[in-house]
Amino acid sequence: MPDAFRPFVPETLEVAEPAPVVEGSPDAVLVRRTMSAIGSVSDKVTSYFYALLFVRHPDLRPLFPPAMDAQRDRLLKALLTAAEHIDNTPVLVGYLQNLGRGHRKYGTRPEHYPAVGECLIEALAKYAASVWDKETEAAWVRTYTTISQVMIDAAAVDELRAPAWWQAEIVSHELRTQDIAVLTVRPDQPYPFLAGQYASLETPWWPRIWRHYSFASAPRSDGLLSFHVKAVPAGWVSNALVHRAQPGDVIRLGPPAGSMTIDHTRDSGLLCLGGGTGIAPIKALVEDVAEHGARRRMEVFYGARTDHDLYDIDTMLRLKQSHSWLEVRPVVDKDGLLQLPDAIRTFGPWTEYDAYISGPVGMIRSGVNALRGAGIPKERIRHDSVAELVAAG
Ligand SMILES: NC(=O)C1=CN([C@@H]2O[C@H](COP(=O)(O)OP(=O)(O)OC[C@H]3O[C@@H](n4cnc5c(N)ncnc54)[C@H](O)[C@@H]3O)[C@@H](O)[C@H]2O)C=CC1
Repeated sequence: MPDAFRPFVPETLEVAEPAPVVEGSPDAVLVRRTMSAIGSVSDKVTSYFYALLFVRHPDLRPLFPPAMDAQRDRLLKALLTAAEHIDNTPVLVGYLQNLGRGHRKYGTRPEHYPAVGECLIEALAKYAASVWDKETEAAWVRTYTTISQVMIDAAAVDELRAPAWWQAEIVSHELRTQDIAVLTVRPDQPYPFLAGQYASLETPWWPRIWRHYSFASAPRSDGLLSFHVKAVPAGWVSNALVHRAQPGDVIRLGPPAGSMTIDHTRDSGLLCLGGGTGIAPIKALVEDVAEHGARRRMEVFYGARTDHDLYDIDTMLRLKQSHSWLEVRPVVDKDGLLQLPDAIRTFGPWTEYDAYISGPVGMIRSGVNALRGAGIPKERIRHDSVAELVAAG
């Protein structure tokens, strides 16, 4: 469909904005009633679920990180979010297929799913006792069976065409500021992806802890991949990548994911907002447009707290010099009075543009508001899932 933006299927369902479904199938109603009942004790459900799982199935313990506190409830949260959206089939199927493919890198096998389902349902029965009955249990069994089957099938299809993970050797490590590094890695086998996507990444120093990083370049003929990493407080993986990693170290990569990609069948202008290291996928998108040879108007707003934090401005200005269709506007915060999304209001009109936003979660949220205020409809604004970014810390 050349003239329409392909429907945006988020990689992760937005927990903050559940589908506005009040009614639904009988199973969905029972599932949602359970979810409301556990609302205030969800931490207890999580602890009990993992305790059951690891006591009954100790062989599953090595699939999870040694320290479970940081992301212990990611699996459970994903399952519960999926269950809550069980009636929203098109979005749910895309989400679950991605989840199933993404779980291959943890070593998840089809036979693990019943074990997880049994502990999930037992934990729910305990903490939603006030609303739990035979029908509710049957609804959860059906819902979980549907969810797990989509994940298992997607993993099986993926197994035929791609490895569960890739090893990648760091070939260059460049410290751009005290806490931002640009890393280039060489995967051990071809790594197909699209500009604007991201990968999950595991370092040798924090086994089984995976974090998402956007590719900072479009696919290259030499097969190398690059990432921009900022060391954030208490960020184990990011600190290791910035302050410890060196050329020669080997990391692991999960499969590419994300739908912040360009539809090259369209010819509308592209408005891009990149905040901090969020400029990385925007740079990849610029390279992607350059390679496709189409002279689409592209306007990049690159935001940072200070001049010094515009760590990739030289690259962006070089790209601007080489491409007449590209405009790059650095936006430095003015004592908190002007932030990146505000800057687009001075320019425009933007109604005919497709928009891309990448950066801190607060910036994505206010960026979406600013873009919608500038007349760009929601379905033409792309960004990675806020829920996923929050989970990634
Ligand atoms: N695909 C994506 O969406 C990507 C997201 N990121 C995320 O981007 C973030 C980058 O962090 P830093 O470099 O420390 O960014 P930062 O905190 O230095 O902020 C960068 C820019 O965003 C603006 N900003 C920050 N919070 C805002 C808010 N609440 N409302 C409006 N504008 C706001 C700032 O004014 C600044 O211009 C990380 O959290 C990283 O996870 C990084 C790469 C890709």
